[in-house]
Amino acid sequence: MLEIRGLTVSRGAGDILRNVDLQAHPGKLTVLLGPNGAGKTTLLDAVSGLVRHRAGNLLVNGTELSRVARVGRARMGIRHVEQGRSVFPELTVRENLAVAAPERSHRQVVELFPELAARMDVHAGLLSGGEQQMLVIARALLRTRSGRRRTEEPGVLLIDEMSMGLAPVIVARLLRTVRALTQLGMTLLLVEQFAHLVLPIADAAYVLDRGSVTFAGTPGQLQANPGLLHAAYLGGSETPPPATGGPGRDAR
Ligand SMILES: Nc1ncnc2c1ncn2[C@@H]1O[C@H](COP(=O)(O)OP(=O)(O)OP(=O)(O)O)[C@@H](O)[C@H]1O
Repeated sequence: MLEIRGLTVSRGAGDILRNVDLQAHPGKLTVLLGPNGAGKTTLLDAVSGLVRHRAGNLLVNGTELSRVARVGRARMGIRHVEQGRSVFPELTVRENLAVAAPERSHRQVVELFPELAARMDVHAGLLSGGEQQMLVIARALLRTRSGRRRTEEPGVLLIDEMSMGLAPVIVARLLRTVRALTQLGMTLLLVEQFAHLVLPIADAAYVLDRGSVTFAGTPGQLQANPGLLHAAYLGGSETPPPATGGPGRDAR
């Protein structure tokens, strides 16, 4: 379980996150929504150790992370799919997976993304955007299950805007696998702008606005409240969110 208590992160002059509380449970999909600049990426970065927090507690299965360096957090099973799809374009899919985990079989992740099975010897740079995102998630999963981990628990997977630049139909495909990962007992914390696709399959939802949590509850509660849902996209005004598609995404 991931537990965040009173998290405050400062960068430059001001607080990017202020007194944020959030819980993400094993076997559950927790979604974090919020307008641009709300601090969603910063929150994931704080959990994986990319940025330091100024105050508050970050706990995974009761272990305080403050004194654990990034590599130690990864060994505890905390994996972070960062924004933007970074694959090695000149390497094949197989080689990209091998770089992530040379000693491990790729069978399990390829079962999760059968599309990759037929593309194992294709250069990653030639994959579609959706396939590249599958590869990025697959690599993170391989590392999550690394034999060098300190525990055998399924781990925490943080995914930041995996839908960036993808068509809704591809996002829905990726979300099916993300949902399936909860059945393996993983703790999933997902930053996502396609609220209409992710809320129906999520177990818990948070909205972050200007560094503070403005909603914590069930996806149903959020969906039933157009004002709150709108704030999850734009932060504060009265126009409803788009009924279909994400905000300003290009299909690919
Ligand atoms: N390295 C940095 N130094 C100073 N300020 C930063 C830094 N990185 C991000 N910020 C600021 O922190 C705030 C939160 O940024 P963050 O990327 O966490 O938001 P976000 O909710 O993920 O937004 P987006 O949806 O646009 O990715 C923004 O105002 C951003 O300008």
